[in-house]
Amino acid sequence: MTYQRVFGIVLDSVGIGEAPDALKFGDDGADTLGHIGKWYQGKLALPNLAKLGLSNIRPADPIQGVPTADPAMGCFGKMAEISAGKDSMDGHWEMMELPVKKPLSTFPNGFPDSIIQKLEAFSGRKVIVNKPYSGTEVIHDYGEQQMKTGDLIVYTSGDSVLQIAAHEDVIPVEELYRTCRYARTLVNGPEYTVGRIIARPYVGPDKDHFVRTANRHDFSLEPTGETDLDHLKAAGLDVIGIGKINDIFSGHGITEGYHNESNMDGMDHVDHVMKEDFHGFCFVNLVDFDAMYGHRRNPEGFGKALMDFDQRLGTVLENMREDDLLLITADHGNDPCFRGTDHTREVTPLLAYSPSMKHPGQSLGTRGTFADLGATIMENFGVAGNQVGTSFLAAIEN
Ligand SMILES: O=P(O)(O)O[C@H]1O[C@H](CO)[C@@H](O)[C@H]1O
Ligand SMILES: [Mn+2]
Ligand SMILES: [Mn+2]
Repeated sequence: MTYQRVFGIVLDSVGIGEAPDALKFGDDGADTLGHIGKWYQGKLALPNLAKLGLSNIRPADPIQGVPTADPAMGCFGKMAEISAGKDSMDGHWEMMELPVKKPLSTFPNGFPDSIIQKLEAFSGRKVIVNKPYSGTEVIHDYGEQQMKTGDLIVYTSGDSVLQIAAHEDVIPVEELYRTCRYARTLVNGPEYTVGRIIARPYVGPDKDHFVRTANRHDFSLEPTGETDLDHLKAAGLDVIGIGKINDIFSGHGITEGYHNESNMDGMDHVDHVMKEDFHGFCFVNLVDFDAMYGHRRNPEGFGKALMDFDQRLGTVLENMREDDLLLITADHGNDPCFRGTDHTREVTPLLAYSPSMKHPGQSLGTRGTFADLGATIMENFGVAGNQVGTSFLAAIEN
């Protein structure tokens, strides 16, 4: 038998230990879940993830506070990434069997004059900052200046991103989006290929009270080929995107999309979609872990967000139908106890559960690529995918 509905939930940036190639990224020793567990000193309560087998993924070094389950209710494993980068786009595209082989452009010294001059000419505004910065710090340090001058705050990170922060009262959101769409056209290759242009609107009276709004919008590079989502859609299946999935794939291969205001809003969408009689794949991204806690190096907030998710996971488990399959994973790490403010190259957790799974409690091992997730989904639906990954459907069959 096969599964009628597959739910894939990506806990954005929830890595589970350094990747085999972490050293190449300067990320050896990174361990998002492990370090949050340590920080909480046994008080990280994740009962639902625990019973699916979260700590069974690393029985010799379980996540503190998360007991190994005996037996686990789900199948469990971890996945290593083959893409050149460690950002959301690489991670999600690879899951859908389109790994990013060529590194995208990064700008540790800021964007070249040629790009900045065109942005200034198009927008009629001056560009300030133009270097790697934390997004919350950049509005703290330059937001008041922007309120006076109307300049564009352009910044980047270790990822292939061009981000533009703008106070909503000074530069209207629509104007910011227009400027971002123009910036997108400047970096689609071949000279510079940037993964994402990100609009970062914020509000507030002064630097101690600025907050970023849910009007964040990512303008991604169009997928450079077909992904498994395209194949599923072409085969007539439903492909539902929740959260920034739609942005990450520029809408390609998606039949129905929901924008999330927060993780909890995302889980509301999951609850809603679970009541629908669809046939296909529901792909969910929960970004708060990454944007609000990982990049902010806030282990307390990160742990709290994990516990909040775990509660909502309880409802999902209760509502699952016999022929539903749930897959939980992540797109990269973002260890809140690690140096810097960038993502960390980590292996990601892989949990699979269905009420009708024949042989729960098995290890799925360490998968050589995130693409094994897509390959499994494709085999389940009997649709030919990109054939980059190796399906583990046989191990989780119903
Ligand atoms: O510091 P903020 O603006 O949150 O940006 C972070 O978020 C970007 C996209 O996820 C990352 O590349 C990192 O720069
Ligand atoms: Mn991400
Ligand atoms: Mn991020």
